Amino acid sequence: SACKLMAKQKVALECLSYHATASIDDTIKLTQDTIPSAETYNLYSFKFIDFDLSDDDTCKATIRMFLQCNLVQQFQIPYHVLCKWVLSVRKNYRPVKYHNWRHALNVAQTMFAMLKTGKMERFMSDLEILGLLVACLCHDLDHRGTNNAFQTKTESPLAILYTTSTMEHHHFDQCVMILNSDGNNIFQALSPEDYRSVMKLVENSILSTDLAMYFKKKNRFMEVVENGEFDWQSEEKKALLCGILMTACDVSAIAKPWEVQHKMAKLVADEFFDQGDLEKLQLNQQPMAMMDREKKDELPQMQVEFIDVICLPLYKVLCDTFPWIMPLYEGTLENRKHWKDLAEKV
Ligand SMILES: CCCOc1ccc(S(=O)(=O)N2CCN(C)CC2)cc1-c1nc(CC)cc(=O)[nH]1
Ligand SMILES: [Zn+2]
Repeated sequence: SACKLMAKQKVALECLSYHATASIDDTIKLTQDTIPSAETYNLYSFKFIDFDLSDDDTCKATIRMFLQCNLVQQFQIPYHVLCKWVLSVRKNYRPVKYHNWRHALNVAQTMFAMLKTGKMERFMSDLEILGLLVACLCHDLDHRGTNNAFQTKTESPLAILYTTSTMEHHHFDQCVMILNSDGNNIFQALSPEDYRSVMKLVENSILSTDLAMYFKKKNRFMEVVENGEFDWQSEEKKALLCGILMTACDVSAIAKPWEVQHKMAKLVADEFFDQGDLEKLQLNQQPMAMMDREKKDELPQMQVEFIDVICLPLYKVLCDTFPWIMPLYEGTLENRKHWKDLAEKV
């Protein structure tokens, strides 16, 4: 019967999420580990680098960010639940070249630095800070190294489920699946009202990392700034600000010290080229230039365009209102020079 089928599906889903979440052993180990200071991990800096962190360190750095924001105390998050949740989030990132767990950590650390060093926390409630860190850590969950267009072209199950912002809807789905898995609900002590509003903020923030939505959001943000409507506390404006901050963090590799940006851009390119190979082999289609490894010489010029079209306007409009995040604008400008030099050399 239908309800028997539903029950079977529910059991299957629970079994799946059991395997998808962290093991008891890993959780116990992390719960017993000492968590180094924020300074040890350089978490307050816009020049944070994850390369020399072990996988264990990446989890401890994440926990340190929650502790520094006093979120464990404020929202009565049982410590072992936080540990299990962090491990489950890490477990649900695939080992793709760029959109992996370390990208999520870097995005969350930039958000942490923007809130603390960038003084953005003064515009945010504690619940919004919790939601933003969770959204950053979960924003690319289960990424397959291919973009929305590829899901549509290959008629992947995800594209059938979601026709717009396909991957972003899936990332949010994965975030909810982890929270609903046994022992992973870091929001368990929240009031129903707080739970509803933090989940709404996490959903809006994850969905706003779809770069296709970026231009609309940026223009609306500029309008708000130009009209001097600075009451960032209204629901619509707060969602707009969080969305802009998410994109600013998502592309923040562009502002890192040159050696770091150059190495991360290579990871982005390698992931794009892998998709280009799939499009040639699986779809017998000519990929777009940025995904065609035959056109890798055009990469520096593409980075200059990425900086001019997306990154600089975004950081400029943010710095005009929030001057303390100027390091992101300056870092991007510095890297533009390096990419321009490489583009002229070819
Ligand atoms: C490094 C390999 C080339 O990388 C790029 C090439 C072109 C453009 S683009 O702005 O022209 N544009 C973006 C919107 N697409 C729909 C059309 C193409 C962006 C990047 C890029 N993206 C990211 C974000 C994942 C990080 C990064 O470092 N570089
Ligand atoms: Zn991302």
